[in-house]
Amino acid sequence: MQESSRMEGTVKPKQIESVESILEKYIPEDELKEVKRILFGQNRGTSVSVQPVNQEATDIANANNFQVLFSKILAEKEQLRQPRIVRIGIIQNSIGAPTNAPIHDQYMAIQNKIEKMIDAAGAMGVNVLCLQETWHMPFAFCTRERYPWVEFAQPVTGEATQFIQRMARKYNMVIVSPMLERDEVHGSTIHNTAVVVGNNGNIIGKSRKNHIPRTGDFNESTYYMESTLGHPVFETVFGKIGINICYGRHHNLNWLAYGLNGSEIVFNPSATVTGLSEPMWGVEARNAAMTNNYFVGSINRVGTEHFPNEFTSGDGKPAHKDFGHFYGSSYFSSPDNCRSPGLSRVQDGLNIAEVDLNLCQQVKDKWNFQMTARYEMYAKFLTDYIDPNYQPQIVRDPSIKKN
Ligand SMILES: NC(=O)NCCC(=O)O
Repeated sequence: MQESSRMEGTVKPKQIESVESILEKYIPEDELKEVKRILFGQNRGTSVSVQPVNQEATDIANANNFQVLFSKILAEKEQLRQPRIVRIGIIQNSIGAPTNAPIHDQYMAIQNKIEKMIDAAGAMGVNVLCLQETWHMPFAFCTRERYPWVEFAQPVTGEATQFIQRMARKYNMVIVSPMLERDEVHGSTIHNTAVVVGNNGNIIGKSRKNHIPRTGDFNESTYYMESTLGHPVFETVFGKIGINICYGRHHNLNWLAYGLNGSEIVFNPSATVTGLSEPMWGVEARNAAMTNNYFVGSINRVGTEHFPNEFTSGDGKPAHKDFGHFYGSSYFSSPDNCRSPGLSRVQDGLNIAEVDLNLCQQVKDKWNFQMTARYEMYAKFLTDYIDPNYQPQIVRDPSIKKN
């Protein structure tokens, strides 16, 4: 019988560590190889496996209780181009202090743990790193309360970015910092933003969340509006980067636009919970990586966040004080349709993939999706469709009786 714990009258299943750990525990080795090939794909004929993590990063991780994974996804050698090897890192973290602690204490508790994780990334020679969605705060938007949560918002040049700039300089690392932004120039409005900090500690620019969820406890439209910044792709010394923030991963045209603007790596910093999206988590980003021929780093926060006041989901069910479990499982998808091992569902972690960016073009040349895409046909379709008088193109079987 499954182990479970009884909480407030409901039986909650024990959280499993990861799908991979269950497969590895129960499937015999020879069959496991085939299962992994089919489920996770292969890079140049072999499954993407975990590589050794160096001593320095291991020591930092052990001392601070987080996981580090490292894997490699490489490309074929070309005659005219040198390999473009880049180490990409993604970080998932739980909050560091209770949600009723003073705001700045909560912020510092998270910053302190992130600092150690970036130190480990630095020790592993990570070139490009992305943190989770609004990494510097609990994901309090479920409450629909304004205060104290909006006090976590900071200008792009605020304390969180200054910390990231210091770390970027220290490790010669490009760091993407998804944060709750207060735009002081435009009426002190709040935005769900990702700031891109260059390897010299310079702010290259910012991107904002294009699609705001209106589902379950994700009531973020109370706090901020959809981005009007388009689909910027940031050209850095370590490749071209786009950021598709969380719920944007359910929108194929969003992924497409980051691809058409030339992304080689798209990060999907997220906050999502078990009951809502877990079966989709391993599918959507991989599909985007395959069809748009870029690498995707999918990042989800981890743990359960409890809030002081009860809130409802507007579905007739009892009010509650937490969202449910943020299941972590951050991983990389590759343009050649394989994926990396994922981080734990229950622990903070740093996932690193060493990739050859040449793979993006090599897969484009193999599959020719860009050549066969028929963009003009779909541009016309969408133009027609958004006309209020649009008639859907349905050919009805005349033998179907009315009613
Ligand atoms: N943060 C956010 O957009 N969450 C929405 C939930 C989901 O898309 O799985």
